[in-house]
Amino acid sequence: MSADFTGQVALDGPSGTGKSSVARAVAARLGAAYLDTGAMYRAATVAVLDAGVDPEDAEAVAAAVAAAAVEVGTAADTELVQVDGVDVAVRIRGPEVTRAVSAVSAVPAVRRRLVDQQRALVAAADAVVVEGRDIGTVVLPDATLKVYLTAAPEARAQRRAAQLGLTTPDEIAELAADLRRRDEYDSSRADSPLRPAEDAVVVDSTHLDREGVVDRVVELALSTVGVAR
Ligand SMILES: Nc1ncnc2c1ncn2[C@@H]1O[C@H](COP(=O)(O)OP(=O)(O)O)[C@@H](O)[C@H]1O
Ligand SMILES: Nc1ccn([C@H]2C[C@H](O)[C@@H](COP(=O)(O)OP(=O)(O)O)O2)c(=O)n1
Repeated sequence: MSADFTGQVALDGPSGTGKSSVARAVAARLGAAYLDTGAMYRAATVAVLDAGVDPEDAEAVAAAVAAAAVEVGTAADTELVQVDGVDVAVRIRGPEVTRAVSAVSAVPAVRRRLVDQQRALVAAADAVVVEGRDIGTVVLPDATLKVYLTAAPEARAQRRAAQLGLTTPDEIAELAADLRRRDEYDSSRADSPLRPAEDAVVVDSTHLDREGVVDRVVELALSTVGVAR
């Protein structure tokens, strides 16, 4: 049975490749915990915006995040995201947070704080699926399985547009431009840039449906059962 998996699945990749939906479903299939590290950077961004701080002012950003309690849940079937005890699960997906999150997540002090928290949450679970940008490269370099999810930029923009209910060509073009801007920002930052770990399995989801990707990652995870690392 799939509940035999123990260890960590690191799932990284750019926006709109299907990380969140795939990671949640894989965690459910494996009976594992689930950690959305992007939700933590988004919650930290809420703290920055609420403190009235410019997201490009690294020092002020670090201070605002240090002063806030960011909390996320690790259950695959519920979403708990709080800042100072307030539920921000809906707000973190809004455009204001999406615009500012790359700048906030580029600040090294913010990353150190959240990475410490991520490692503590992972250590508390026998089996866990963790999704983000630097899980295989920085957060969990010894993860049991590392998967790097990719997809063609057009497919990613279409998926995100459908998810947000955007339909006009202008809206879709704006969204595609935002994805490109965030890819560029996340891949070129000095601290923990987005890139595949050397030992990651690259899965291209352009021509796979969500279930196809989930099947592939579950199969890879189960192939590690009983294999010493
Ligand atoms: N393989 C796939 N094919 C088509 N749509 C997908 C696929 N994987 C995920 N999606 C859909 O694309 C959207 C973005 O997926 P999401 O998991 O939020 O991506 P990410 O976390 O990488 O940004 C969601 O609406 C999701 O249901
Ligand atoms: N481990 C991580 C996870 C996310 N980030 C940053 C980079 C991303 O632009 C933002 C938001 O991540 P999130 O996974 O929520 O973004 P998408 O849902 O893919 O659009 O956070 C990061 O720097 N490191």
